Amino acid sequence: MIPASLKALIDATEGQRVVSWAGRELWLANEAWGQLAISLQGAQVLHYLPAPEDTRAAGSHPAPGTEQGAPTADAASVDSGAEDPLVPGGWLWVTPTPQEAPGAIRGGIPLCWPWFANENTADESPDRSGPMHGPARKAIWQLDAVDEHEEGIEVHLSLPERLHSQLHPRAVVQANAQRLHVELITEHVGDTPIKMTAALHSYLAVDNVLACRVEGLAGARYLDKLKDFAESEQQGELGIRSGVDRIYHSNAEVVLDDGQRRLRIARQNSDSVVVWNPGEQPHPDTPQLSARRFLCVESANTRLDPVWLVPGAQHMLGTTLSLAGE
Ligand SMILES: O=P(O)(O)OC[C@H]1O[C@H](O)[C@H](O)[C@@H](O)[C@@H]1O
Repeated sequence: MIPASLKALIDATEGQRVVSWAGRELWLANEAWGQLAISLQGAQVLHYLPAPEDTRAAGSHPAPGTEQGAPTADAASVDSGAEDPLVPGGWLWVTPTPQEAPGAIRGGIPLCWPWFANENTADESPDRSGPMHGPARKAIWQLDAVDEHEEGIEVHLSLPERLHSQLHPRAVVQANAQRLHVELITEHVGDTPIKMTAALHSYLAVDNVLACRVEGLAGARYLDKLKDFAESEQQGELGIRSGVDRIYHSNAEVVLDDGQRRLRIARQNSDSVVVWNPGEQPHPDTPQLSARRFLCVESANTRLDPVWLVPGAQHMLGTTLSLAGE
């Protein structure tokens, strides 16, 4: 589910190009393997849609407005209140009403760095009052390289600006007709050990969040942020029936089933899975109905599994999305 204006830009792309959308520069690809959109603000993947097999074989680009393998929801019914309605398309969700730049874009896969939420042990400000989820999601990243392979693409991004005196991030995005893989790599270039947290805050598009099931977390311990971080154990599989904000202590692969699609979410070097949807309290940049169309399932390092980085070391936090059963 992405805004119609963004979908139109991607569908009208042949090959790769840079465009302007919602006051940000986006790098777009529309190729035989599928579609990918990355905002240079935040190095944030906003869209991924693998091409269906018939168009893949022909090496063709989808015609503008053509739907590829997305849920069958009726576009007109999705968010009739918004001027820029959400339309089905792709595995990720993006708000139809993003904040003005340089506000963070709600949607896609924001990079929370070098801390998750307000777990800001790596914040260098005297009172550790840095922004929620760290400064990287608002910063302008640069595109360092786009490597094309026969079966897909690999995009490398880095931060020209120093956001931390000792830690330096870069991002790698790989996409092909089967999967989307994102890596957030942190290099320690200083001389004192630092404790950091981070997240790949994936907003996954779903048909109706209140009918979703997340498989793979049965028996896992979790902190419930809606109950002042009370600790519990997940009984059976997780069904979403209202707003949710939990940090699960688990390294298991999970499957998000929304009744239309079963998405496998694998994580690398992450022992925290954050599951979040605002329920009846959506944010000002998210119309109520639109908020029903995503569930965040985040590959994270949180207070449950913070990363201690020593000088010279590097840490890679990753996530891989693919269809379960393929
Ligand atoms: O509104 P944001 O700063 O993007 O944060 C959105 C959400 O991110 C995470 O999932 C946290 O667990 C939530 O507590 C938070 O509300």
